[in-house]
Amino acid sequence: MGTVADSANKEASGSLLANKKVTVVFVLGGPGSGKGTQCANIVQQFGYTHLSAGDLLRAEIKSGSENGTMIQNMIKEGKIVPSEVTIKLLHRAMLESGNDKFLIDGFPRNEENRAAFEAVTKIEPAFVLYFDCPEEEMERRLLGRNQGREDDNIETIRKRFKVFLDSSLPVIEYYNSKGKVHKIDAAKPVEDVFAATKAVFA
Ligand SMILES: Nc1ncnc2c1ncn2[C@@H]1O[C@H](COP(=O)(O)OP(=O)(O)O)[C@@H](O)[C@H]1O
Ligand SMILES: Nc1ccn([C@@H]2O[C@H](COP(=O)(O)OP(=O)(O)O)[C@@H](O)[C@H]2O)c(=O)n1
Ligand SMILES: [Mg+2]
Repeated sequence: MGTVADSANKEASGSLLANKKVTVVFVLGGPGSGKGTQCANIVQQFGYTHLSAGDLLRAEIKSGSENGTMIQNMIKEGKIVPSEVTIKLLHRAMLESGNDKFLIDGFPRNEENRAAFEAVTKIEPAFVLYFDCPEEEMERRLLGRNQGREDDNIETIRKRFKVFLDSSLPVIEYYNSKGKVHKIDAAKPVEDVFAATKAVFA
């Protein structure tokens, strides 16, 4: 880690993506707002590759990586894993996909995520989808999600809501100030949310 060769490799792979004219859409919204659900729908109709930062982090825990315990502890506490780790996973998944259109779900979740992704990949998102949903509805959905997730308990959910308000909303505001945010009412039924989402891509 940190050798000249490593940083040269990083540069090379970073420009590989940059040179490819990659399209990135960030899919943001609070925990339980329906990011994953809608991404699955978009992928089917618009040929994007869906990359969920949370799914990649959970896969990294399962793989027995040296960062696994740290990631697991942070997810349990609803905290945001250092960008270095998450960006490495995203970057690798982008290169491995062979695609040039990505829905990046649940990332960037804070200012550090945002700035580091831009610095490493040199990629600016084409636009940002923001699934806006009241907390009480998100809480209901998370408690009923039934995916066996260690962070879908009321104590961690409250922490995740606070992290969303304190750290993630400012990122959405940043992109909003650049005119890049499409805000979608995510409190409606899945089909209605998808109709509104589709309209953004069409
Ligand atoms: N529009 C919706 N109305 C009701 N339930 C929804 C809706 N969208 C998603 N869900 C459900 O809510 C839970 C959280 O959705 P998910 O897509 O995993 O959200 P996120 O990735 O934003 O946390 C899942 O159980 C999903 O089936
Ligand atoms: N960019 C990210 C995304 C997720 N995560 C971690 O992964 C957890 C679950 O993220 P997720 O996107 O799968 O959760 P949902 O919003 O889909 O419910 C977060 O609460 C963070 O602990 C992170 O650290 N950094
Ligand atoms: Mg999700």
